[in-house]
Amino acid sequence: MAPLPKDSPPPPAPRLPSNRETDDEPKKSSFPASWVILILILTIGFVWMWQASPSNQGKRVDYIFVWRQAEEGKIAKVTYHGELLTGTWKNEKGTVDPEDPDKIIPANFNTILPLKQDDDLLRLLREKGVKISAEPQDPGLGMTLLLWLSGPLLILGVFYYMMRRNTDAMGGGGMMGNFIRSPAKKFKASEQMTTFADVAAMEQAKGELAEIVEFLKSPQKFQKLGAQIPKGVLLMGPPGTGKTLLARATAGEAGVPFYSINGSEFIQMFVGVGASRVRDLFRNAKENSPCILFIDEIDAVGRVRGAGLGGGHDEREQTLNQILSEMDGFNQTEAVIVIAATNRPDVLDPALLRPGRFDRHISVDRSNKTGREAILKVHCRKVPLADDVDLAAIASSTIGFSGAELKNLVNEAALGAARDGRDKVTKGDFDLARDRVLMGAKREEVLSPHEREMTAYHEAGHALLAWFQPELDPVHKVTIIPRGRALGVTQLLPNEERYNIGEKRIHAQLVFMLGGRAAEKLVFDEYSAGAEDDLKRATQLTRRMVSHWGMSEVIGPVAFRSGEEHPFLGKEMSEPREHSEATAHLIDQEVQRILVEAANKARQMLVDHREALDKLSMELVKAEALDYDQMVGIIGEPIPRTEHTLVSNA
Ligand SMILES: Nc1ncnc2c1ncn2[C@@H]1O[C@H](COP(=O)(O)OP(=O)(O)OP(=O)(O)O)[C@@H](O)[C@H]1O
Ligand SMILES: [Zn+2]
Repeated sequence: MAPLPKDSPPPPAPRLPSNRETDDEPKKSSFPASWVILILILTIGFVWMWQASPSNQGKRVDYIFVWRQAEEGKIAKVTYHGELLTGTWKNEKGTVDPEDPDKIIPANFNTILPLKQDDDLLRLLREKGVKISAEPQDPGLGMTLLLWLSGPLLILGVFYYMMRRNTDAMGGGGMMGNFIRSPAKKFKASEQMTTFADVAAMEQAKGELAEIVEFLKSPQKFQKLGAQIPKGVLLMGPPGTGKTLLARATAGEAGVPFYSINGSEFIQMFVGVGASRVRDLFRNAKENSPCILFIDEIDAVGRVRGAGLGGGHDEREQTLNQILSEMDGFNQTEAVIVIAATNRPDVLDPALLRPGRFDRHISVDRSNKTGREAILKVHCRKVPLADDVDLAAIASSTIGFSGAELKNLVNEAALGAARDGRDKVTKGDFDLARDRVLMGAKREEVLSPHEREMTAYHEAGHALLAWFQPELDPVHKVTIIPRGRALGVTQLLPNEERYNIGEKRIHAQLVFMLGGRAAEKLVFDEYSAGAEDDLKRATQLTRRMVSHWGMSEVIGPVAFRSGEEHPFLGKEMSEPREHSEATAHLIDQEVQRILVEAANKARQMLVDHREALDKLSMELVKAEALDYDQMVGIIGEPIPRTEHTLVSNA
């Protein structure tokens, strides 16, 4: 077992066992002197404010009475405060109350103005030569209170912050218990509907989790034999591949509660809250064992400690240390399995992956064709499909789609059918949905004729360079209908799964990517800003060729670490570059050289096929979208493909 990290906080002190997610019984708390002072300040402030308020100046009298007194010339001066009027009688001793002649209304009065007669009264007062002034409206009770509260609340906030700094190690709690209580959402076993049947494909992952299901079903059986059951399981894989689903299904299969929290929820405004949330979360889980505790996006807290940036990360590290020590602290009787998910296993602190922590690793990847078909089937269970829908064919045309994207596809298709008022989802719905998922929603935008032509040439440039480079996948569709962020899209159709990319194909890919702007320059003698995305992606690809894949003779077979975006601080690099300035310069030069070469080749190929380019662009302006067959009709058969590779749109 790994030693405790040296700066991990002391173990939590025993606390009242009331901190459950389900029964929120109020906690006992001492009433510190600071609270008394605070309440005192508030009360005094409020009373003062209340007295200072214009509605408390003088006696409240009837509006009609004020009117009559004005007519009789008994008013000395008035002040308007919005709908409230305050004033003084001429007679300093006050004026006689008409309803009760024995009473005197003292010198100051106030009244509420009925909106309509307001102007009449003003005129009357002017006629009688009453001194009139106006003051800002009485902010009203609510506003007054708020103003008054904001100051003390601020003080309280600072106060609390400092308090947390000092007392965190003692277990937090107190009046602020709710605040630091972990926000883990609990799903009770009975409400738990997800099971492995809801998880399509991923047989291997399910198999590995089956053991955990067995353990959670009857922990005693395993504990009796002293068998080592993993405490932590790490699910690794790209977004949307069903990690959360899998974790939830594991709980469902075992029939145990499922607690889930997102790693980023640990990182809070206040110092120490993260660590104390972790404590709460684990205690809660232990009290309800057997159960599953799921931490999504654990990389938010679980990054390598001390990675760059110096001091600012104490909070995150403290949280991480707390997770580590909690996991070490499980004892034999506590059947809590912690499942964590990440799509960046490479950045995790090695301490998390040590034996006794997240030592079981399950990788969850995008599915192959069979898997995608199975996922589609799961999501089509409740969707009425027309006879022409062939899920196997849809699966073949959705290479690289994650489970979440497939779910989205089915949903978009169903929405499409519903919009048209049909009661069955057709193949056409799926085709449209696929375009939508791949290329974004159509935008209702009107391009000027020139913009249309330029976009058409841009896309035709892309399409032709795919057409005439056999290394690339066949063209599926080219459109100049604005979608998502793009004005047009050229979509290639990979018809074979890809696991690796060869160098030649990448060069062809670069030529294809740069084809759009090459066509613009060739035809209009200028570049448009629409090629930004193409350039960005081409540059990224080239940079990886040079600095990660060893595809540059000049740089040689070296993979460099090249800093990456920091999840919290945006653009800042979390890891320093590993190579010298000179090497960086060399890499830049190589990237540039490769891109320039690709751009030149793109231009040359378009010059060679200028006739086809013009034809295709003209047709595209007319039709807005062309598919493979239509393109064959316009420019003839493409060069036969060699091997098929990249999934790409440009
Ligand atoms: N294998 C699958 N079978 C059925 N549905 C799936 C599968 N994979 C993903 N899905 C669907 O995709 C949705 C999103 O998946 P989930 O949230 O589990 O992904 P994730 O890997 O946790 O993503 P993230 O990394 O973004 O949190 C799920 O609600 C589920 O409906
Ligand atoms: Zn482009």
